[in-house]
Order: sequence, then C-alpha cells, then structure tokens
Amino acid sequence: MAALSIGSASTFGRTGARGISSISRWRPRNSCIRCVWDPEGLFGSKQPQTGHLARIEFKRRLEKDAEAREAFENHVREEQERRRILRQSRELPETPAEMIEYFLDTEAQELEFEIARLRPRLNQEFFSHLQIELGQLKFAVSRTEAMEDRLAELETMQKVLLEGTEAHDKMQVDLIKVKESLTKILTSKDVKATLLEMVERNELNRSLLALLDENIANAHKTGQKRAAGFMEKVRVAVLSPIRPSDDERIFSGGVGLIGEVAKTQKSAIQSTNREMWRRVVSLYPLLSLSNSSVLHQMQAKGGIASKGKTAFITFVLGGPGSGKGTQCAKIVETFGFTHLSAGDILRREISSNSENGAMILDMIKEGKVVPSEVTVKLIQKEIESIDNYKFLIDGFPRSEENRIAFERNIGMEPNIVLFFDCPEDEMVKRVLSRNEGRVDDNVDTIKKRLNVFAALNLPVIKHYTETGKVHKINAVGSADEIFEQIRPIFTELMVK
Ligand SMILES: Nc1ncnc2c1ncn2[C@@H]1O[C@H](COP(=O)(O)OP(=O)(O)OP(=O)(O)O)[C@@H](O)[C@H]1O
Ligand SMILES: Nc1ccn([C@H]2C[C@H](O)[C@@H](COP(=O)(O)O)O2)c(=O)n1
Repeated sequence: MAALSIGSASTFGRTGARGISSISRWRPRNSCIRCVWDPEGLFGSKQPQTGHLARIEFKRRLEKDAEAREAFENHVREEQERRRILRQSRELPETPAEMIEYFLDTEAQELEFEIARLRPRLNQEFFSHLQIELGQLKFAVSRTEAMEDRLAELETMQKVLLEGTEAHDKMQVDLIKVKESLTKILTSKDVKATLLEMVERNELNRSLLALLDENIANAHKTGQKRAAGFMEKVRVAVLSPIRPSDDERIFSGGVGLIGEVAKTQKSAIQSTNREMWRRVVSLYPLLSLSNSSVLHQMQAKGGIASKGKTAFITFVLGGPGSGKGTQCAKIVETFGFTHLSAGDILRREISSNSENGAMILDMIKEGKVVPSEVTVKLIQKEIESIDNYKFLIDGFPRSEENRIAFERNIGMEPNIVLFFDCPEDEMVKRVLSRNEGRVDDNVDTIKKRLNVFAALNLPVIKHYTETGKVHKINAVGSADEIFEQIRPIFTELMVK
C-alpha cells in the first residue's frame, strides 16, 4: 500500500503510539504529503523528511552501501510482516459506533488499507451516526477537555474518511479503465494500431505502464521469457507516446485531478496498480494466449492431451436457435478465441463421407444426440490441430454422457460455461427463419430438439451451475445487446 495522503488532512503527525484516538498525536500536518515512490508506505521516519536533494542523496547512499541496503530491506520486510499480522489480528467492526472506535485506533499508514477493506460499511448510515455524535459534542452546553479532544478527533476522522472514500471510489474507476486498456493492448491482433487509437483517446498513462511493468517483472520471475519479451516490446511502444509533459501532468494532478485529492489519487493509483497486477498475474495464462504465435509456447505446463498445453475452455450452451453461434463469432472477433461448433464438426463429418457420416445424419435429422465417443474424438482432433489455447466449444456437451466423456478423454473441465437463456417461441422463430438449408431446421425436428434440450442438456447446465461455472445470458434482444452482457465476462477474465 502506498503511504496515505488524503487531502490536506491526509498526512498526520504521529509522535507517539497510534491512531486517531489521541488527537495530540494525530493532528494534521501540512508539510509532508509525500511524492517519493514508497509503494508499501514503509519508509516511515527513515525516509528523509525534506528536500529533493536529500532524497536523492538518501537513494545514492542506499545504492552504494550494501549493508545499509540490506538493513533497510530487512526493515521493510519486518514492517511488512508486522502489518500483515496486525491486519489479520484486527477484529472487523460491525456497527457504526464500532467503526468509529476502529478507525480511531487505526495507524495513519494503515488508513488507506482499512478504508478499502471497510468501504462497504463506510456508508450513509455510518456518516450519519458520526454526524450525530459530532452534533452532540458541538452543541453540548458545557464541554470537558475530554469532550473537546473527542470532538477534534471525530472532526478529523470525518474529513479523512470522506476524502478517503472519495479517493477510493475514484481509484476504482481508474482501476477498471487501466485494466481494460491493458487487456485491449495485450489481446489486440494489431498492437500498433490499438496503441495509436489509444494515444488519440489519451488512454495511455502511467498507471497503465505500472501495470505492464509489474506483468513484465512477473513474467521474468516465473521464467516466461517470451512473454516478458513481448510485453517489453509493448512497453516501449506504450512509453513513446507518453511525453514527459504528460507524465508531469498526470503526476501533478493536472489532468482531471484537482489539488490535494489528486495527490491522494497518485498514491492510491500506485497502490491500486499493485493490486491490479496481482489480478493480472493470476490470469496470466489467458492473457498470454493472445497473439498465440508469439506467446503460446510459454504455456508448457501440461493440460490438453497430447500437446501438453494449458487450454482455456468455454462451453457455450443453450437451446437450438438461442444464438450461440452468432455470439461465438463476436467473441472470436473481440477476444481471439477459436470457435468449435460441435454441430458444424458433425456436419463436416457427414460431408466428408466418413464411416460415421450416415449414422450422424440420421441422428441429426431426428434431433438426437450423436454418441459421445464420436463427438468427443472429433472435438479432440480439432483442439489438437489448432494453434490456439482459447476455445469456445459451442453446442457441447449436449448431455451428461457428453460431459463425462469429454472430462474423461480430454482430461479437462471447462473454465467457464455460457448459457444462453431463450424462450422456446423465440428459438423456434429464429430456427425456422435461419434459411441455411439445414436438414434439422423444420417444425418437426425443432420440436424434437427442444425436447432433447430439456431432457438432456438442462441437467448439464444444472451441473455447471452447481459448480459455479455458469454465466447465464439473457438471449433476447439484438445480437449487439446480448454481446454487451458477454463482453465484461471475458474482459474481467483477461485481467483478474
Ligand atoms: N439476438 C438475435 N435476435 C434475432 N435473431 C438472432 C439473434 N441471434 C441470432 N439470431 C438468428 O437466429 C438464428 C439462430 O442463431 P444461431 O445460429 O446463432 O443459433 P444457435 O444457438 O447457434 O443455433 P443451433 O444450436 O441451432 O446451431 C440465426 O439465423 C441467427 O441469425
Ligand atoms: N454435442 C452435440 C452437438 C450436436 N449434435 C447434433 C444434434 C444436434 O441437433 C445437431 C446440430 O447441432 P447444433 O448445430 O444445433 O449445435 O448436431 C450432437 O449430437 N451432439
């Protein structure tokens, strides 16, 4: 976490123990809103208090003096550990009254963390409660010294928490934007063109760079050299359009950020980036799947059968005509997945005059489910022949038998399942007007397919719902509207 700087009251002089609880220890001080990069806020009093030159000298000394450096690093580690234990040991408050006491007992450098942790409870009910207590203290007929102290403490706390929650909320907005921007760049088929568009829209900034840097560092740490190399190239391309003046503006709060709150955001954004980074790293396999020719070889950790890769599999389910194929095309275009339609694979098998062709045709005409061993084999062959790791498997599994055969033979479960929920009359209407010459797009077969869907496919959807994998999509509306329900699912997955 970055050192907290919340408005003019953001940095508090703590001369004694801790917390807001003693106002004499916690009076706001104007002097030290810090600009030095101190992501964990751990330099504390060991950092030079004044002057740019002093800070440079401090840095130089650190670089030269290995011993001092080690001691410093130990100090940082100890401080990190101390804070970790402290955070774990604190019992979280429930009521507004408990919240007040909790924050009064919070160390200054922990405020940012605690505000984030307790943000949902820093709500109107809490602030009203605080306001009432403040009112009682202010308008008391006579005030004791203890009451004066309490009043001063609570006024300070109110200001800190109001500004802190505001900064936190703005930070969340920034976080989402930066996550989206980086996802867009790393999943883009034409990185250069994407960057140019983003320059036009002023979307390249320091926060994005910081997030990228953290990904690069992690790729190095985990020995993913190609990924690191790719992202380093992206970094150079990102960096060049960020002119120093942009940097300055961003960091001095000149762009859309005002005064001290902007400084708050600066530190807040830096710390957010660290959190974002962790989320990106956890989904790194998915990110790295884009631009597959460059990146796919990094995924050498096992996974799908014979190729020893880790795949990201999405099953796409829904009744006949619910729009699975239509949406898959959009997902492919936007997120670079490979679309495998089980129905198309089976139809190709019929056209290729294979030994199973006639049997498959009969089954399809009757709206029945082709035996799993046939379908799974065909899907497996497709997966293994394709140089991508992100698959949309559409119209599969159609039955529990399909599902179990896939899991057994391929040795994987889907990462997520999309379920297109569509009323029957809408599905019938769509199928009957599809006009693609399919042997099963007629009134008789559609009835059978709907029955088979209810009897065999719904239990599969139920199974994946119970395992928390299903994203239910309302399949009524225009194709574009429906895709807007899907977009955030994959965007979120890319940068998690
Ligand atoms: N949101 C929509 N609104 C209206 N029509 C749609 C919509 N989405 C798709 N369609 C149309 O409905 C028909 C069926 O769509 P699509 O082929 O995508 O469904 P599907 O779920 O893949 O069907 P199946 O399982 O039978 O292959 C197509 O003609 C398609 O153009
Ligand atoms: N897993 C599957 C998928 C499809 N089929 C057969 C039966 C379906 O009615 C037909 C058309 O599929 P769609 O294009 O609607 O997905 O293909 C199957 O037997 N098993």
